[in-house]
Amino acid sequence: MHRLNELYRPSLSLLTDLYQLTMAYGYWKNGLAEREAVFHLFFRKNPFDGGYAIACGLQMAVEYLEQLRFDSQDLSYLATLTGADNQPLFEDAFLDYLGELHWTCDVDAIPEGTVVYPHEPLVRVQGPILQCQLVETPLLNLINFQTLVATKAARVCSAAGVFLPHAADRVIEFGLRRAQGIDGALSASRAAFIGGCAATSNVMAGRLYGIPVVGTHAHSWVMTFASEREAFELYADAMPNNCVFLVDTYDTLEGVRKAVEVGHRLRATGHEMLGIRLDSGDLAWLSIEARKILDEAGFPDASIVASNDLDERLITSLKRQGARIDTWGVGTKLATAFDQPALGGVYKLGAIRDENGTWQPRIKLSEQTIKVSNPGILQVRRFERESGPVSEHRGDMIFDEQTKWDQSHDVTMVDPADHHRQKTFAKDTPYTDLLQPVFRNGEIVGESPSLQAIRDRVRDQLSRTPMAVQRFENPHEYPVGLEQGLFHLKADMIHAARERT
Ligand SMILES: Nc1ncnc2c1ncn2[C@@H]1O[C@H](COP(=O)(O)OP(=O)(O)OP(=O)(O)O)[C@@H](O)[C@H]1O
Ligand SMILES: O=P(O)(O)OC[C@H]1O[C@H](OP(=O)(O)OP(=O)(O)O)[C@H](O)[C@@H]1O
Ligand SMILES: O=C(O)c1cccnc1
Repeated sequence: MHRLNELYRPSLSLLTDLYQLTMAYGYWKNGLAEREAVFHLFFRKNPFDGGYAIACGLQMAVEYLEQLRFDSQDLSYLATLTGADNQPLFEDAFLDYLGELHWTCDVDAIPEGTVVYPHEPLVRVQGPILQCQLVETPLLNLINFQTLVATKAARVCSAAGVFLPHAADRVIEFGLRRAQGIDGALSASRAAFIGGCAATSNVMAGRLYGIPVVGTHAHSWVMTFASEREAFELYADAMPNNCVFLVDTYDTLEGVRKAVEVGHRLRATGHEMLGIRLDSGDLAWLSIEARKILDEAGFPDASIVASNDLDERLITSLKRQGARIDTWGVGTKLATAFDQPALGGVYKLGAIRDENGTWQPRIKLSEQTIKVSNPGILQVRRFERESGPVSEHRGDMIFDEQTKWDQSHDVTMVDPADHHRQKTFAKDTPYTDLLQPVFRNGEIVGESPSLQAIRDRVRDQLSRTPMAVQRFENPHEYPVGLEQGLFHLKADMIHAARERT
């Protein structure tokens, strides 16, 4: 059973916009259902005014596509839908066709955990146009949100220094109570773990995805008892192996002293106090003072957890102020991607075969040149440069896999927003082609990576991404261009399309 289905119902096939089904019906009615097409899923702008994004959500998309079937309940529901004349929207023969339908497309995708940039196809779907079109909405639903949250998590974790060698800090995701509904929370926990968080407070996410779960206690626990001291003692008696005391219910530094007293008592029974949590007040000053109290009392290993509307900017500021926090509890701003609640990923037709079987590239025009989609069957080539122990990413070139340029020569890419900006890579520059096969004829190819492997990939990718691209303020724009031939094809197509209109 897939994890996605485990939460909901056996078939997720109705999880789409009705217009995908109206188009599917149109293709079927016109005998075009099986016409081969290629679509690309990409976004146009990095989230959070940042310089990069982290691809995320593919595994769920794979699970969704693999199970794509309309069961009898789905079909019965679709049979009830009517048009303006009160007649059924879909004729029975079409519903029979849907009942027989299963996924037969090829899918290539950039692996989860890869650093990605605007206009790069994260997912490419090739196959019968009816199927390609039907999955637009669920693919966007699954990939937009997780890519957004994984990016947010990577930013929060880099602010906390999680990706530094020998890092001691951890970020814990506390978002469930403020997340956008059940799946918003679960997807956010998964994406946050991929983006670098060490654990989640969401127990269901722990069970479904194998993410480590952690928990301290709330103010209500302290408020239940006559004194803070009694509250800590009873908690320690009940759970001697999980003692992180929330110290800010009354007077924070007094709370730390009470925690120390109970910590000594705990130690006498053979257990160690794990740490304290700060949840209000000046977190920089309080953490510095709390650290002194803990160290002087013989608890140098006790952790200082902080929470309270934290995000990457606040964490950066607290670090600059010398805060002695080592565990950052981040909820609302992470799980809701607070400062940008959606990634504007889109899914566009790149090419379609004509009656003779020849691929015809397609574009979608826009007033803004940068919004014009890229034609063809696209791949992304990431060029690298040796730089110390790792090779650094130097630039990404989007190209049409069908274009055969002379690979024994240097290759030039052109910035689609400004054709004067060009970059040439020598013919022997090392590169990786980012899109990798995921489905062939509807069958999964290769193994899906573990969540841990995806998480490791984020760390590795960020170590290869120029720091100037990763900074929060005015990040450097990472070079992404179109292979020269593709650039010219696109320019010609725009010209021809504008002539036609
Ligand atoms: N040293 C600091 N520098 C910058 N921001 C801080 C610092 N310490 C705390 N903050 C942040 O300031 C915001 C307000 O915190 P503060 O505890 O004053 O108010 P609060 O959230 O209303 O407290 P409470 O949780 O008791 O209601 C929070 O987002 C907190 O993380
Ligand atoms: O601040 P976040 O990043 O969302 O992290 C989760 C928050 O949830 C809890 O308190 P809650 O907000 O429920 O109550 P409080 O503000 O009164 O502490 C916890 O103490 C954190 O402050
Ligand atoms: O375990 C915690 O400290 C926790 C969990 C959820 C939200 N805030 C805090």
